[in-house]
Amino acid sequence: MTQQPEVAAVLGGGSFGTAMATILAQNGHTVRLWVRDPETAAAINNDHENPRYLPGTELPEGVQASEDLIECLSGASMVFMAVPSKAFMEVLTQARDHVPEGTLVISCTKGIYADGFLLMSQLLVREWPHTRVGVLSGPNLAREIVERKFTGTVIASADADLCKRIQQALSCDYFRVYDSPDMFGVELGGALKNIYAIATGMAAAVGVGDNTRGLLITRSLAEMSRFAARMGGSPMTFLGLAGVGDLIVTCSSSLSRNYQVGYLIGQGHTVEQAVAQLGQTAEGVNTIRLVAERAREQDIYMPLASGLYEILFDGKPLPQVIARLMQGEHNHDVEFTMGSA
Ligand SMILES: NC(=O)C1=CN([C@@H]2O[C@H](COP(=O)(O)OP(=O)(O)OC[C@H]3O[C@@H](n4cnc5c(N)ncnc54)[C@H](O)[C@@H]3O)[C@@H](O)[C@H]2O)C=CC1
Ligand SMILES: O=C(CO)COP(=O)(O)O
Repeated sequence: MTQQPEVAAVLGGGSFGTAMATILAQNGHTVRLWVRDPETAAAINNDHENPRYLPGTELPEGVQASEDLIECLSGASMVFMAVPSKAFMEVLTQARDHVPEGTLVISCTKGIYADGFLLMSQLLVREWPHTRVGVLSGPNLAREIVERKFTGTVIASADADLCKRIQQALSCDYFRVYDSPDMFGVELGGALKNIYAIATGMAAAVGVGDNTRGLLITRSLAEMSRFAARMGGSPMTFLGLAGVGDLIVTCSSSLSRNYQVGYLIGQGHTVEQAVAQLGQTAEGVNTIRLVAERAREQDIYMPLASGLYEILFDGKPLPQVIARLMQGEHNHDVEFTMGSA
């Protein structure tokens, strides 16, 4: 797609921020990638590599990195937020005075902010009400994007012009961008699927069969949809790329960091050991805690999230939780067709 070149700031020089910066630069836009340390900035600018997060991948020369947040934001018409959810609020506070009115701000972060149980777009709307907010989510493993594997994503916002500009800015021969007006549903799907990627990683580590994987992924979708409906969202959005699409890829790929954390826990590591060994972001650990607590408070039936909470945070043995899940009360397959949701 051709269009006017944009000036884009990408905040967060981990794997996903680097992948977004790569597409934007390849598409001819001016890109400034904000990283935290000068060594990473130098490696990206001089060696065209992000050695910690995407080693071995050559980045386009157009990806210019800096540890200076204000310099990165200067003149930017669009800002992509790609820091982990635990850092999101801090970065919003740091950057607040340097993002002019009307800037497009797109959250790529798939997590939940604990204080108030807010999605990142809800934080953005609250903290930066002068900006135009959207969410990018879908089955988007960063490593595969930089390897130019065919990928689809969703830009979600009620602001149709924003969606169009982001489609134009990011689309290319290997990256296809669909739009959705349901920002809440798209973002919730991206956050929730991380829970179930931990579950399937764990299941893989203990050697379950393919039938079991099919069971687990499908019941994960049922549980996510039930939660979304109770949060006031539309479970229909979960039929799209940011729901089923991302659930399938994250629950089946050993490239997923959430899957990897689950795998390590399934092998007998504690959650702390698994996170330390990973050394990258696995949002699902925190999301399990927040979602299981919310489900308990609001009496939402979420046996998988609750079982994971017990394994990760209460030290319950995995076989005990699996046995309870298999012996639970008999239930409907697709509950939305039963009028019970
Ligand atoms: N990696 C992937 O394939 C995808 C990741 N995402 C989402 O993108 C978000 C970021 O994930 P990744 O890039 O994968 O993480 P990562 O672990 O690869 O990198 C995290 C980056 O954030 C930076 N960071 C951490 N704390 C910070 C702070 N307080 N201030 C400034 N920068 C800080 C780190 O220095 C690092 O550059 C997550 O919410 C993740 O769910 C979304 C789609 C795909
Ligand atoms: O969100 C992702 C793919 O769409 C990346 O998943 P992980 O954070 O588990 O690596």
